[in-house]
Amino acid sequence: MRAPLPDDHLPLRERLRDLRATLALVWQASPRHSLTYAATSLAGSALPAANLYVGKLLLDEVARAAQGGVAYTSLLTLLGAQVSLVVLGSLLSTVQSAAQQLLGDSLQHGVSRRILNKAATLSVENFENAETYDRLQQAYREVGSRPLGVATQLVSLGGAAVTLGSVGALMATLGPWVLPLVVLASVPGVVVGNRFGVEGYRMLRRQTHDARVQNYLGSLLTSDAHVKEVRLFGFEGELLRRWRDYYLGFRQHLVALVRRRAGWSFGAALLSALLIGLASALILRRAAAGEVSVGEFSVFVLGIAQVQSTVSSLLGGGSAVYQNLLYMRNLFDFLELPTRDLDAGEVWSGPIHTIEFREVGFRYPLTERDVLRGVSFTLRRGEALALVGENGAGKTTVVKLLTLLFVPTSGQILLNGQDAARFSPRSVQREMSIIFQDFGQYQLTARDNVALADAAQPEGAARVPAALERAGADFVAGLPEGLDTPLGRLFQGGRQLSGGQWQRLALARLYHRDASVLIFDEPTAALDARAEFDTIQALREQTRGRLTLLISHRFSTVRLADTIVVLEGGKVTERGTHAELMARGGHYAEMYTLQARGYSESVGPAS
Ligand SMILES: Nc1ncnc2c1ncn2[C@@H]1O[C@H](COP(=O)(O)OP(=O)(O)OP(=O)(O)O)[C@@H](O)[C@H]1O
Repeated sequence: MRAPLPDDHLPLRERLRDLRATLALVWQASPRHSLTYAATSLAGSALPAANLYVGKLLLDEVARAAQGGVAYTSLLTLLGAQVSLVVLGSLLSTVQSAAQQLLGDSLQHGVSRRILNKAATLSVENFENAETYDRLQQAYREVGSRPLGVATQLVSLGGAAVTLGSVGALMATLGPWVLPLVVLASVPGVVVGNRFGVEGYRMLRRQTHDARVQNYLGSLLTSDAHVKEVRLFGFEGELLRRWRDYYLGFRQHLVALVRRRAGWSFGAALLSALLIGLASALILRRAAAGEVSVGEFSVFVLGIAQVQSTVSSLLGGGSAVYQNLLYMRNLFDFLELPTRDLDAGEVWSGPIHTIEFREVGFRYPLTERDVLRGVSFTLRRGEALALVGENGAGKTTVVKLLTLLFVPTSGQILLNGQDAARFSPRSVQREMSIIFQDFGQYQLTARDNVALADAAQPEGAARVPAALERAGADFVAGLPEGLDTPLGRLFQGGRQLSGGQWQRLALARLYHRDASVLIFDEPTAALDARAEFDTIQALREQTRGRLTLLISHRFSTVRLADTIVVLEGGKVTERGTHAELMARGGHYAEMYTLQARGYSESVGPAS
């Protein structure tokens, strides 16, 4: 998807700070290549003036030779100087482009590593925030070009200043008005170019939102995830129509912009031609008076193109640095995001025997509503506690808090009677294993999909078959390369699994970690009846000596729990065993009866 463009209204001081930070990034990526690149670029920038000067000397000597009295060797010496300059130019540009390539590579690696390091330390909360997520995506996408762009354009600016200074000094010898006129002639084109560059950029900015919607519509037509529904409901035409409507809107703006730019560019070219014409007329008048040599005239003619391109890169380079800095701000915004140190706090060691939620409340960042209020319950070793409630009641949020991925907004979570906030989340999480509702389908081998749960102990990979057996994932043995079969469609040779098979692998991942707390968030959602039965049996086995939290919409699973806690609108409304809750005749009993009726009633086909 096309990324949102950055805001272009930041104070100059902050831009300069970003510029320093960008150059620091470039320098740290490779001091040697940064230096080589800058030195060869600057040295190369003095060559045009040197070329012009030697060319002028050569032409003047040839003109004098026409009148006799000039030795051939003196012409050859000048030719030698000119050839040497050409060779030096090629050498400098070869070294420069090699240094740029290697610097770009080191920079891309260095910045990508920073981004990934940062992403690895961001809390889950950050990923649930669309703005942070956008920033991460954009920072990662722009990493290859922007920092190097700033550095190379800055060096080019220095180089352009050197070229303009040296070529200008040569042209100044032709008269005081020549250089100002030629410089002035370069300005209109560059000003018009820049103005429309900025307008084009603003136009893209205004269209960002619509362009993302358009891309999204396109992705619905091209992604494998949606093709089945799109074909069945047959809404390809509608999607295409909406996609094209966005295009036509963009096109209208583009046409208006291109027309205006064409008009202004032509005007600028006309003005520039007039000014050059004036400078030429003035110099020709001196030539007519015999005051200008052939060599000097060549400096004027060749110098015009040189000065024009240099002025244009000076002015254009400045705005390119500026624009790249706008993108760099996105990267810095991302790198400056506050992180939660998962290792901060006392290290938890040993098994967890009890987890107590005491009056826990929670509100998602940047939202206005508490999704949990005064939630209290206790989970004990050897016990399975089931959380039930309708969609959006807050069950998954309880899991995020219990696993210390999020911090409660109010209340306390106690582990073995001690405040969980004292302990480093990572050390506590080592005692927990989980299958999430939206569990990962890792496009790696079957073995990796399970062993990742205990990646800190590579020798533990030998336990993978046992975990697979416990999860009933015997289909793995039938895969072409068994445990080493790559899974998923993303890479060549990958085997795609069914939803239920992926879920069994996720269950195996849960079993693979030797944890004292097991959390099952909808563990049977994608499983067939047989698999669900096996899983519930295994779950009962597993829960012995452990703490088990179970979330499920299937009451056949829920009823097996020792305690059932009913959540409604973020509050606990009922708790007890299945029998107690049924006897109470409250919300649980109502939900249970509703589901049981669905199974027992014989509902015949509609006639
Ligand atoms: N990242 C988030 N930012 C803001 N609100 C959120 C976020 N995630 C969930 N919510 C809101 O919090 C409430 C509880 O969501 P939660 O996912 O905990 O419900 P749930 O009981 O697990 O639902 P389900 O049965 O559908 O999985 C919902 O109203 C949801 O809209």
